[in-house]
Amino acid sequence: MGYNDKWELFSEKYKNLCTGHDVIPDSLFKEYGVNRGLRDINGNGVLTGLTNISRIDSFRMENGQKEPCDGKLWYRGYNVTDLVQHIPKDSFGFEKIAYLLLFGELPSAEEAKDFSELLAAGRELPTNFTRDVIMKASSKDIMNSMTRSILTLASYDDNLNSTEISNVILQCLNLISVFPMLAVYGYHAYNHYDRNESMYIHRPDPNLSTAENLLMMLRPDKKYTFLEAKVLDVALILHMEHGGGNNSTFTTRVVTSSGSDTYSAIAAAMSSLKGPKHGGANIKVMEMMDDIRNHVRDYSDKEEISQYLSKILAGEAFDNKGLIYGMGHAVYSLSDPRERVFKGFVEQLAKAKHREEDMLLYNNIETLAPELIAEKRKIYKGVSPNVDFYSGFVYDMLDIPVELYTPIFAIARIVGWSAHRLEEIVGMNKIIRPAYKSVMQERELPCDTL
Ligand SMILES: CC(=O)SCCNC(=O)CCNC(=O)[C@H](O)C(C)(C)COP(=O)(O)OP(=O)(O)OC[C@H]1O[C@@H](n2cnc3c(N)ncnc32)[C@H](O)[C@@H]1OP(=O)(O)O
Ligand SMILES: O=C([O-])CC(=O)C(=O)O
Repeated sequence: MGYNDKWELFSEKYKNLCTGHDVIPDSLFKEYGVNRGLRDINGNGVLTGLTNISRIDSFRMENGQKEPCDGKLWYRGYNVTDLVQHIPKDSFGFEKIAYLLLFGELPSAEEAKDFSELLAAGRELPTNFTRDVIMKASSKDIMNSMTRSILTLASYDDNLNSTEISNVILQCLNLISVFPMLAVYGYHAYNHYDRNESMYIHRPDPNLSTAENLLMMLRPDKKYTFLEAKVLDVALILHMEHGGGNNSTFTTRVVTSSGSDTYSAIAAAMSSLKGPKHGGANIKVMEMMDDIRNHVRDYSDKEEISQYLSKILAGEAFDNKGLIYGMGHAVYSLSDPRERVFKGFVEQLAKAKHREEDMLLYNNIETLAPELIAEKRKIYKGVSPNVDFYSGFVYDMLDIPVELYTPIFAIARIVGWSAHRLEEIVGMNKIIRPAYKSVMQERELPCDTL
């Protein structure tokens, strides 16, 4: 028997021992009033902090009762839908909204110019970093490749462990600047070494916005249209921030509260974001849509689509997990405002790229899936498409490879993580340390067994 077979046999055998000891009956959660996933029976998160950075509305009070309502998202007091609509049609907003989230105020024209120039100047990696770090042990998993790069960048920082606010601002701005390079170059390395394709490394252009640089560095001919960059800019703005409780931001706050450094906090957040129930959902949506296309013949046949979605929900199709990806949210009830804003741009892009057939399929799933999920699951607050239902479709229309979908989320969300790291350091000064009720039984130590 080979070494690998032995490992497999061992893990198979011990799987049962693990599950035997690690399953805790539902009744004990009830008995001790423990909220699984830090959420109550209605899905509301346990209150664990206060924040000034953003707010999510998903319910409103009506005659003393909490009623589900259309979702609203606020960045530093401004409605995100308004922010997106007020960005001049001929320019980009990511940099200005990053300034708003980090420092709490919208920048003046001069501050916005200075800030964009600062980010542009920061788009530089240490000498030979691309060759010595990014290209070594390339991976299809660009989130992992980026995380490795982030942790390696720490070795180049003489002030690594200082949590002095000005130092943390510097570290965060530097990471925000280089994230697009870590992602795109990580993809090029994978594309070359693992897929045998040509490799090209384009340097960022200081005169371009984050969204434009991303597309320019990704494409062999460096070309993109204004509409493509504009839609990507909107996608970035919509993914930048989502309160303190989302899994990756909470991770940032937990790691920050222990006094750890910026690179470690951001690397931990990356590890959280890639999960398929969080930022990794955008990849899952695309894989699921490909699977649906392979099994549904007529995209206008609601009955046929419904039947296949029911199979996915029953765990009998796609990845057998029983989830329709891109649907549902821990906080939103009737709608996710980001999905609504995004949809307008998606429709424009689908027309420009002649993808109306696909748009029809998305539209039908968007209506059918919430009804089916509500029928099959215990949903207390309603279920609706989330921001990532359309993001993969948009990135596909922009010819962005699927491996970069979650990294694009990270390129945006690092701004929110940074704002929360700063808020945690400035205002909290207390290590986050919740309690676990132990249900372990004490045992007599048998003689002569150790
Ligand atoms: C940027 C983002 O992170 S947005 C979220 C991206 N994630 C996805 O799209 C993955 C698919 N969606 C999901 O897995 C979930 O909706 C989550 C993880 C986002 C939220 O989950 P929860 O907070 O548990 O949602 P909620 O309390 O409304 O769920 C109630 C029940 O409906 C189920 N449910 C919720 N969404 C879905 C879905 N899309 N497909 C199938 N079942 C679902 C839940 O699993 C839960 O069932 P359970 O009690 O048997 O476990
Ligand atoms: O808030 C959440 O739990 C998930 C989410 O939508 C986000 O992080 O953008």
